[in-house]
Amino acid sequence: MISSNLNENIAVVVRARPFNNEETKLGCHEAWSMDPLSNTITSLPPPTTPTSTLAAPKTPAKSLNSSLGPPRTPAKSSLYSSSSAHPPPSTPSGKFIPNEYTYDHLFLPNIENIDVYTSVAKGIITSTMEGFNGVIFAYGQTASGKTFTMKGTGRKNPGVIPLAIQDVFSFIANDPNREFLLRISYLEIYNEVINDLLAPENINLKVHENPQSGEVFVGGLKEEIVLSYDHVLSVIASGEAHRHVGSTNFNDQSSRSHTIFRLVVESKPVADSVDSSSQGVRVSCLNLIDLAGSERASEGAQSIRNKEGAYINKSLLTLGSVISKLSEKTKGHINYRDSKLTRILQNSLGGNSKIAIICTITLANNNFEESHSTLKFASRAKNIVNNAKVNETVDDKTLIKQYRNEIAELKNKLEEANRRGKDIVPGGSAADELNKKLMEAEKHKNLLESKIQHLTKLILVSTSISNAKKSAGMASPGSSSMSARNTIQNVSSAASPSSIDPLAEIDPHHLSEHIKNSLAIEEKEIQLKSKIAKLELDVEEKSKIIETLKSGGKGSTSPGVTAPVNVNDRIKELEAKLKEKDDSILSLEFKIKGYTEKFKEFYSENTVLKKKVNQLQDEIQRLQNQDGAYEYDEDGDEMY
Ligand SMILES: Nc1ncnc2c1ncn2[C@@H]1O[C@H](COP(=O)(O)OP(=O)(O)OP(=O)(O)O)[C@@H](O)[C@H]1O
Repeated sequence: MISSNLNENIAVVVRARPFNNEETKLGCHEAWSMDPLSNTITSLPPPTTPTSTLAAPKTPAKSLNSSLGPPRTPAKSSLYSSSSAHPPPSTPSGKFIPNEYTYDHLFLPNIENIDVYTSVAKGIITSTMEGFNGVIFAYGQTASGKTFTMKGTGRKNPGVIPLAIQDVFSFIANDPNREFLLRISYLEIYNEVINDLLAPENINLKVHENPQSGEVFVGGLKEEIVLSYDHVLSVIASGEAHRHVGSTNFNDQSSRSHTIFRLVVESKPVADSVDSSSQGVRVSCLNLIDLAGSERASEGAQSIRNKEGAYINKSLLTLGSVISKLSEKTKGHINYRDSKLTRILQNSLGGNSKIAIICTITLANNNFEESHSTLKFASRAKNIVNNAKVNETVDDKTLIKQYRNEIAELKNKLEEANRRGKDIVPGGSAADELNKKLMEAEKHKNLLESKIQHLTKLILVSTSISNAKKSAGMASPGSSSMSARNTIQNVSSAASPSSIDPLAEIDPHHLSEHIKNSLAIEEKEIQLKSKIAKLELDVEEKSKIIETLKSGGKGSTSPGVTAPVNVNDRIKELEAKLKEKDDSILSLEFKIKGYTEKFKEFYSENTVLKKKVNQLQDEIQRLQNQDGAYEYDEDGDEMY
C-alpha cells in the first residue's frame, strides 16, 4: 500500500571517479579520503614532507585510489600554483583543519554504475511507477563523471537512464492489476535556449505556467508514446544525435548543454482487477537530468567554449542558489526564473517529487576547489525536505482514459456491426445483393477492429510486456529483482531498433489527429478496394451474360436477364461497358498508387526540411556565439 504523502529529505550521494590519464601523468595525489562506512568524506593535508609539522586528518579514512591512481607522492610544485589545488594548512599556527562532510552514500572510484543505480535510483523509479514524481540528476565539475553515471558508456556499461527504463518495463510486466501508458520527451538547454531533441525543428521553446494548477511546462515540446525498452533507447539515441557536445581542455566529449529526459507514466486499474472500481488515473513524471559541467573559464579551450561555459556556470550558480534557498527554514523568494534549468525544474524542486542528487567528483588534488564546491552544494541540498505525494486524477484528460473511452465506443460499434451482419442471411432471389452487403459489413468490421487494435497497442499491460520480452530474448517477469550483473546482461542483449513500432513515432498531443488521418487514409483505401471488388463482381456477372449470349441464350441465365433481340449489338454494348469498367478499375488503381507516391514524397521532403532546420539552427547558434549578442531574457517565459 502506498502512503499518499511523504516528508523526506532529498537523497544526496557522492561518487568519485578513478584518476584519469591527465591526473596520473601530473602525479596527482588524493586530496580527499572517503569512508564508506560512515559515508563521510574528509579533506587530507598536503603530502607530508620531512620538515612538515602538519597534523594527521581527524578520521583515518581509507585510501581509495591506491589501485587506480599513483601512490600519494609529493605533488609537483606546479600543481599548487593553480587556484584550485590542494590548499596549505588553514590556520596561522599551521595546524591542518580538515573539511568533513557526510552524505547518504559514498561511492568509491571502483564502484560500478549498476551499484550506484541500485542504491540511489531504483527506489525512485519504483515510486514513479506507483504515482510519485521523481527527479535524479548528476552534478559536478566537467569531466567528473556525470554523463558516465547518467547514461553510461554503451550497452556493456549502462547508466541510470537505460537501467531506469529497463526497470520501468519490468515493473509493468510484474503488475497484472494496472495498465500503463508511457510517453517521453527529451530536451536540451544550450546557452539558455531550450531545444527539442526529439524534434530538432522545435528550437528556442518557451516555458509556460498554468495559472490554475501552477504547473510549469515547456510549450510545444514533442512527446512520444513508447512501447518497449528498445523503442525508448532508439528514441533517445536519435535525440542524442542533435545534442551539443564539444571537446574541452578537460573532456573530449564534454556535454555543453543540460539535458532533461522526461518520462510521464499514466496508469489505471485494468478492467477486471480487484481495484477496477477506482476511477482514478495516476500520472507521474520522472526527470532524469545530465547537467553540463562547470569549468574554470580561463582554462576553457576556445572562445565558444568559454561562452558556453559562462552560460553553464550561470545556470549552475542559479541552481545552487535555488537549492540554498530551499534548504533554509524560512525560504522567502526563490529565484527559479533566473535560469531555464531551475524554471523547468520548479515544480520538482519546489516540493512534490522524490529527488536524488548524484554529486560527481575527482579526489585528485589539482581539482581540490572544484570538488570542494561540489561537496558544499551537496551539503546544502541535503537539507531540503520534500513532500512527495501520489498524483491521482479523475480527470478525463489523461491519454489512457481518452483511449480507453475511445476503445469502448469502438467496441460498441463493432458489436452493433456484428448484430447487423447476422441479420443478413445469404441465399434467396436477392442473393447477390445480400452478398455485397455482407462484404461491406465485413469491411466495416475490419476497420473497427483495426482501430481498436491500434489504440490497444498503446496501452501497456503486464502480458504484452512479458511477451515482448520473451520474443526479444530478455528477462522474464520477476526479473526486476534479479542480480545487478544480470540486469547489465539484459540491457546488452536488447534487440535491434528494427523491432520498433512505427506507430510510436506519433506525437501524443497530435495523436488523435494522426489516428484520424491514418484511419481516413485506411478508410479511403478500403472504400476503393470495395469499389474494385464491386466492379469485379459486375464484370464477372456481365461476362457470364456475354457467355450466355454467345452460346445463343442456351444454358442458365442470371435471374431477371431476358434474351436480347439483336445478340451482336447486345454483345458489343456489353463489351463497351466492360471496357469502361476496366478503365475505371485501372484509374482507381492508379489513384491508389498516386496516394502512395505522394505520401513517400511528403515524407522525404519532411526529412530534407528537418535537416535544413538543423543546419540553420546551428548556423544561428554559431552567429550568436560570434556576436556575443545573445542575452538571457527573463521575460522569455510566457504566461499562458
Ligand atoms: N566512475 C568512472 N569510472 C571510470 N571512468 C569514468 C568514471 N566517471 C567518468 N569516467 C570517464 O571520465 C571521462 C569524463 O566523464 P564524463 O564525460 O561522464 O564527465 P562529465 O562530468 O559528464 O563531463 P562534462 O560535464 O564535461 O560533460 C569519460 O571518459 C568517462 O568515461
